[in-house]
This record gives sequence, C-alpha cells and structure tokens, in this order.
Amino acid sequence: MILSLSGVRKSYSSAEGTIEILKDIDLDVAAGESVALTGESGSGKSTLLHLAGGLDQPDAGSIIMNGQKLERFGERERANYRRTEVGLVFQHFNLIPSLSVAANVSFHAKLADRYDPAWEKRLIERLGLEDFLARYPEQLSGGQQQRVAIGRTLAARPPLVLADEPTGNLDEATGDAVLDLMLSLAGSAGSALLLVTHSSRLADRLDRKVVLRGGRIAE
Ligand SMILES: Nc1ncnc2c1ncn2[C@@H]1O[C@H](COP(=O)(O)OP(=O)(O)OP(=O)(O)O)[C@@H](O)[C@H]1O
Repeated sequence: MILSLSGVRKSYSSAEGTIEILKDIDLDVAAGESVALTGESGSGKSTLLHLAGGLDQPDAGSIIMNGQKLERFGERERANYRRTEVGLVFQHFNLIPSLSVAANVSFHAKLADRYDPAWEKRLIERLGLEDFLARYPEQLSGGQQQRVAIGRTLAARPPLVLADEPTGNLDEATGDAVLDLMLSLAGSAGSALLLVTHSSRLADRLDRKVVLRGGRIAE
C-alpha cells in the first residue's frame, strides 16, 4: 500500500462545541491506484485529504505513507513529506502568480529534487501548454490554469496525488478532458490518486470509489 489510514479520528471545536468529523477511518490506497472519495457536503472529504497530505494532524489513529508513519514526523520531516511524497491539486489552482507557466510547471519538481526535463517536456505537450509557457497564470483561462496545476504536480512524480474537486469549477466537457489527462498522466508518472469529487460520473472513471458517511468509509 502506498497510503494506509487506520482508526483515524478528527474533531473540530466550534461555538456549538466539539464536532467529530472523522470517527474511525480505515482506507488503503495501493501504489498507482486511482480512488474516488465521495460523500455529502460536510462529510469530511477535504479534512481527510488534508490529513493524508500532512497539512493537518489526526487526533488519533495512524497514517502510513510509503512505509512512513506520519504521526512520528516533526515539523521538518512533515515539510519534506509535503515536498516529495504528495502532490496536491485543488479546485483553486494555487499557481504562483509571479512565475511564468514554464516556471510554475518546474517549481515542485525542482523543490523535490526530481526535475526531469524530458518528462516535463512530455507533460507540457500532453497538456497542450506549449504555446503558453511564457504567459503568467492570470493570462490563462480556468481550464488552462488547471492544466498547469496538474503539470506542476505531476512534474515532480509524487507517489501520491491528492486532488480536491480538481475539475469543480470547469465546464463539464473541459472538466472531463482535464480529468482524463490527469488519470492518464498520473498512470505514466506511476502516481496513485485519491480524488474528491461530487460527481459519480467522474468517480466511475477511476479504479475504485469509496463513500465517506457518518465519519466512516461506508463502502
Ligand atoms: N478548521 C476547521 N475548524 C472547524 N470546523 C471545520 C474546519 N475545517 C472543516 N470544518 C468542518 O468540518 C466539516 C467537514 O468539512 P470538510 O471540508 O472536510 O467537508 P467536505 O466533505 O470536504 O465538504 P464539501 O463537499 O462541502 O467540500 C464541516 O462541517 C466543516 O464546517
């Protein structure tokens, strides 16, 4: 398994008291596998993704990624984990506005020390970004920005890609095309994919679908 969550719990405090969002999460993702994470709004999908991405920590339970226990990490190891082991693709693209498309695509690969010009060239061609390399993110459409975000993540060939509704603000046809590209390129990169989506149509295109309900993985 590339990612294994067992007995993971997470609560948040609010004005009304403590709310338990994740009660007992067991979830395995195999190397190279694509898994759709679905569930009602507020069921905790983004929370789960943040935990797997080392952006937040569980109250209890264990998260093992590529043989390493996340709960054992200190701050520095956690930062290193985020840099080298996982790639994040969110609905809002989080591109770096002051960098060109070309520099955005290389950014994480260089940080992770996995810069591979031949792989990056292939990604740029497959994503149809050749003509935009000198532009800045604000000069691109939403679909183009999302393709840059996917290129940036996959350029670093992370063992696991965590995607939170990556095509959520694209029209259906563009979203489908971007998702297909992401699946195919994640396959070429050897990256596993855990993807949050509200769309069962998109979920059906992945290897497996799981549902988060009542703080647990229901199927
Ligand atoms: N930092 C936080 N502090 C307090 N409550 C939070 C925090 N983050 C999330 N929550 C609450 O946790 C619950 C789960 O949120 P989360 O974003 O994980 O759900 P989700 O399934 O991704 O929802 P959606 O499909 O609407 O994006 C929500 O009720 C939310 O309000």
